[in-house]
Amino acid sequence: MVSRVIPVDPFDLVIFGGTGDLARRKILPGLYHRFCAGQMPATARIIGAARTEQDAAAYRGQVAEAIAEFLPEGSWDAESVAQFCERLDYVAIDARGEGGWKELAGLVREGVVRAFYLSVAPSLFGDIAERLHAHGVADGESRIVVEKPFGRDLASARALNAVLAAHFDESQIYRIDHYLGKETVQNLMAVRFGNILFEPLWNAQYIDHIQITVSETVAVGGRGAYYDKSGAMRDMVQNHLMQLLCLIAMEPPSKFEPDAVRDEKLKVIRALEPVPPSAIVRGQYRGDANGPSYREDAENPESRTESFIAMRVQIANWRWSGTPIYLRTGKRLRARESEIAVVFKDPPHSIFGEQEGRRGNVLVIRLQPDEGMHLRVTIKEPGPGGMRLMEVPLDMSFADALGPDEADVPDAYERLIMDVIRGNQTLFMRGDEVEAAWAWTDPIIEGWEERRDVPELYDPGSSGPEGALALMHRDGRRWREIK
Ligand SMILES: NC(=O)C1=CN([C@@H]2O[C@H](COP(=O)(O)OP(=O)(O)OC[C@H]3O[C@@H](n4cnc5c(N)ncnc54)[C@H](OP(=O)(O)O)[C@@H]3O)[C@@H](O)[C@H]2O)C=CC1
Ligand SMILES: O=C1O[C@H](COP(=O)(O)O)[C@@H](O)[C@H](O)[C@H]1O
Repeated sequence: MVSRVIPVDPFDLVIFGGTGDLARRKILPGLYHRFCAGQMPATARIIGAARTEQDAAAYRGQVAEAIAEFLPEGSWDAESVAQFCERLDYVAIDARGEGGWKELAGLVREGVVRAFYLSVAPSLFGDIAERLHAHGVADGESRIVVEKPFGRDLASARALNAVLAAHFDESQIYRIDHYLGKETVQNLMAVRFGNILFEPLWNAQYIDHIQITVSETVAVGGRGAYYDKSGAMRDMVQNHLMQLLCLIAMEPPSKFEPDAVRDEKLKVIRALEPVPPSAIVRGQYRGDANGPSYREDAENPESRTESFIAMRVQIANWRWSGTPIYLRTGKRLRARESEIAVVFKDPPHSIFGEQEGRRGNVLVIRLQPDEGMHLRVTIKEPGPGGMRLMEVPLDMSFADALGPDEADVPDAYERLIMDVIRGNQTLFMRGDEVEAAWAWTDPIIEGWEERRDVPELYDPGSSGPEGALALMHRDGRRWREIK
């Protein structure tokens, strides 16, 4: 099967923070990938901007090095990297100063899509937004892309929204949540709303519960200073897991259009019930022979920040009343695995009696690794042994079903940047969505702070603290195994 690559319109993409970690690791290698795929028109240009004084040639050298460092060997070649780098320019700009803006204004062109990617600390958003307008670099058609974290609570998110809104219309603002760019996450919508099969069963009458797991093997080492002020709740749940929850639980939008989709997601967030402390388990990893403990990584011997969280969430609406959604995410766990498991109820009556081998239907949407879906169904065990039941998976791995080329899906960042150029905001968070997510998150975190809640320790390489298993056990359910 051959991928259809539709070139986007000519563009000038300015990356503020174009020398930083995110730009080097994700944004620029991703753009190179799109260039190789033929999606970038011949006249498209990328302009790096940061304080470091250097010329365009030095920047091109840096970007070529980043591509070689961060893309797997065999997925790039020197000739195409050199061709890609011809598209690059660089301007030295301090977001808080006045130098360099005139030069930037001279570089960006009329008549092409102008996009400004703010891959810098959020404290610089206001300075950059203001100067883009003051120096005539941006106009009413330009697009601005902002990164997470979008605030650390409702008040700071509101302040960031206000800073951006002072200079840009909401239709120009693209708030990135890279989970929305993952192929299987979008497939979730295709499966739910492109098939008649699942939607009639997609409610509390037929679904016992849903599990959303984002399990990581990495520690927080190297990012300890940031992470210790954030924790799993702010770093992962408020944004990525929340987005997954919205897509799995939302009502069918009337169209696959930005506001139609985002309106439905917003309704889910607003319907989330407050979560009592008894429905939350927080954990911190211990140290072992393979690495330091969380507190050592965070360089904070007294830290009460969670590197793991599990929680039971309820949505107060007709579709989901009585169906809990369990969220779980953490660092230094047994495996890197992200999946959504929709666990269906048993049939109302078993004509086979209580047979061994009969288990409920489960639809697993696997985000990473090995993107795909599988549905666990009950069948008759083959052979003459009478009517004995067994469980089998109906598997669809993208790699098997679509062939290796199709399964080599674009990285989330590549896809999202191309959507910015296309002017499609469907996979970006709207300001009110982000605020609603913080409004739900804030009281939970405030409760921990008031109670001086201390996370439970867990072994690295495990599936998290014992308390997380107990949370499920008390509800008569089990987590799916992290393998
Ligand atoms: N790294 C990652 O994986 C992720 C990062 N993010 C977010 O993306 C943003 C960037 O992160 P990251 O790349 O890791 O950060 P880095 O610290 O690696 O890079 C920061 C960049 O901003 C530039 N910069 C700093 N101050 C100024 C200034 N006053 N004016 C102009 N440019 C400036 C730096 O260059 P110079 O010093 O030359 O000015 C550098 O290019 C942050 O908000 C982060 O939270 C979000 C998700 C993942
Ligand atoms: O935003 C973040 O995401 C990563 C996990 O992303 P993935 O695409 O590798 O699943 C997480 O490690 C990081 O702490 C967080 O800031």
